[in-house]
Amino acid sequence: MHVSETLTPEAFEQALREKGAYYHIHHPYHIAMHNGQATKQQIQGWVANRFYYQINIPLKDAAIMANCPDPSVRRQWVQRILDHDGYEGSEGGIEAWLQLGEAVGLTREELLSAQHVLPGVRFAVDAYVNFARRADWQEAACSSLTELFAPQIHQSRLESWPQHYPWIKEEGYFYFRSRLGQARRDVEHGLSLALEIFDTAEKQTRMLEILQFKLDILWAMLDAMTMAYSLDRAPYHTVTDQPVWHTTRLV
Ligand SMILES: O=C(O)c1cc(C(=O)O)c2c(n1)C(=O)C(=O)c1cc(C(=O)O)[nH]c1-2
Repeated sequence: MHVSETLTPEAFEQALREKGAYYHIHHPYHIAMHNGQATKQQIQGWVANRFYYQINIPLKDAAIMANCPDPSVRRQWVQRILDHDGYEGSEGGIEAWLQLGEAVGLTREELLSAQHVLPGVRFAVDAYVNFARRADWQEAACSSLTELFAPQIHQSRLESWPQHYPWIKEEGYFYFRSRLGQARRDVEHGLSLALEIFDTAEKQTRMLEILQFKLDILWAMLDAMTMAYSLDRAPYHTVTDQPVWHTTRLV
């Protein structure tokens, strides 16, 4: 989307919110999970692959902080790392996601080893971390704004999954529940930064493009999962049914 004249903060916020039309809540893989049409293998594949996103979020946030010279921003931003990594008295989102893994029948080792992480998912997530390392901190910070749309997606899982997938253990839902409040708080901070920083048509155009880049990452992750778990076309399927792809971080 090209912004030809500088938008008021209200109109710019509206333009950012309209990007919700491309959120991964509309991806067929996500719709199938929501409607109860996903197999156990598809749910497990999603949980195992999304774990790679979860463990990279704190690296991404640390990269933003490393590039940000403003202590007042860092003081607020550091909470995101603590939310995922945990701290004394709070286990954090990564641990909660490992519990989600166990609730859907995956061992902690399976998640931690990254053995199920598909190359396409890995490349998409790595692109997010690498963008945060290289971009201006303001641009990287605001790329988290897909979280504008996240409370709705977490809420929809809490409403639909227990009905459709009674085999998922209740402890698995803690992560989604905890993100409802955390994502709202992150968005409040991210949005106030975005409305302050992107104050020309050119900057606003670029910010909308960055938000689309982030939406593309989330969409591409589900495309990779669709190939592997819905269409039975995992990488190298014409050659072998073994998961021969690389499973360690190289970039
Ligand atoms: O489950 C989801 O659909 C979903 C989406 C997103 C997102 O929109 O990037 C995040 C999360 N969850 C999430 O749990 C999370 O901690 C998170 C952090 C960020 C970010 O960009 O900093 N996005 C998201």
